[in-house]
Amino acid sequence: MIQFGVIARNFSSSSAVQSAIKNVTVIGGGLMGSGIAQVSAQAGQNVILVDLSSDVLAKSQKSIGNNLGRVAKKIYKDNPKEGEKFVSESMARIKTATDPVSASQGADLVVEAIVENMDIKHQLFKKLDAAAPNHTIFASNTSSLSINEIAAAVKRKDKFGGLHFFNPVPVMRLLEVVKGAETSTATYETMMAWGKGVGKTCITCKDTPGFVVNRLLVPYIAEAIRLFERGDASARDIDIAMKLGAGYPMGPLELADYVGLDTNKFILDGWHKKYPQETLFNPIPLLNKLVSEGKLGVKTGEGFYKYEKK
Ligand SMILES: CC(=O)CC(=O)SCCNC(=O)CCNC(=O)[C@H](O)C(C)(C)COP(=O)(O)OP(=O)(O)OC[C@H]1O[C@@H](n2cnc3c(N)ncnc32)[C@H](O)[C@@H]1OP(=O)(O)O
Ligand SMILES: NC(=O)C1=CN([C@@H]2O[C@H](COP(=O)(O)OP(=O)(O)OC[C@H]3O[C@@H](n4cnc5c(N)ncnc54)[C@H](O)[C@@H]3O)[C@@H](O)[C@H]2O)C=CC1
Repeated sequence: MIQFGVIARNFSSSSAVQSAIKNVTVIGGGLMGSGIAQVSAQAGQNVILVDLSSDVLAKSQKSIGNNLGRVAKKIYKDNPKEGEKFVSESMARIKTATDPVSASQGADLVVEAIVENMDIKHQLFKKLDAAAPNHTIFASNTSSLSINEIAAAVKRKDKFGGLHFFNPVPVMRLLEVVKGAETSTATYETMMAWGKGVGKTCITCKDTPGFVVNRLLVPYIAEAIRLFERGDASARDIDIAMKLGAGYPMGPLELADYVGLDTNKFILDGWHKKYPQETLFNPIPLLNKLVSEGKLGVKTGEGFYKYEKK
């Protein structure tokens, strides 16, 4: 059962550390960035959502509005007027922008959720480091890259850490707070308090590949793809098995399609390059074939399964 009580309780939360962050800039308005902007605004934060593309921003605003509506239906089910107010007030807290630098000038916290590419993340953080106020904390939502390596682009290494959310952000209750080698205790504590303030249960992890969840989930998905590739069971049966036999909400192949097969491939390839001795990270011919055919899962209408195009 999905729990929205945490969100509701946190509207009134205002610990001393929580109040250190009022203005959040979220960079990347895709799947994850729009969810991060939503949960921040729901919790009363002023948000600027940034993307290079204004089309993406328009799409994000639309999906945030819809998803806020789903949340409102639950927490204000007996009071639709309050629900409407909640949606419109949360939406009003989200501004959009296409220039990350100017959008970060008033930020207490910047959460980066752009493409999973080290060079592009470095270019972004270098620019932000020069422009953002000294007190601004930087965080990356990376799925698989090293927080220490991303932080190499900035001078404020003590104010840099990982805030790893899960898809779909408004629903998944976990936030992994990653302490890099040079993340200060004050930054770490502020990130933990902020995560709690936006309704998440926070766990702490060192800067290791995939942190906790992806280090376990990505090899599990990879093994499921290999099982299917060998013809040991059908996709449907593998998914039914893990849902009914292990109690997972989605089977591994459904989940691979949901996360995106390109993202799964990108993570495996990056880790394989870095840790060639770890056979769990070996490339998977079937995954590579589907990605090369543009079958990336839900977002393109086909992966292991076919979907209605959005
Ligand atoms: C790659 C990485 O770095 C890390 C990752 O993110 S790994 C991926 C992690 N995510 C997962 O493992 C997801 C596993 N799947 C699930 O938990 C569930 O299948 C799911 C929550 C995605 C969907 O649940 P479902 O029961 O199949 O579908 P659905 O009925 O549409 O949604 C369940 C509830 O969530 C709500 N919901 C779904 N998506 C939502 C969204 N984006 N915003 C707000 N509410 C949403 C729905 O309104 C629904 O509420 P009710 O139960 O009250 O009706
Ligand atoms: N997809 C998933 O399930 C999860 C992804 N992540 C991580 O979150 C990050 C984002 O992933 P998604 O939201 O899935 O990607 P996405 O492709 O949906 O969104 C990324 C957005 O960033 C924008 N962008 C690219 N470069 C930019 C720049 N320099 N400045 C501003 N915007 C820029 C793109 O236009 C795009 O809209 C990645 O690091 C990914 O590894 C983390 C958890 C789960």
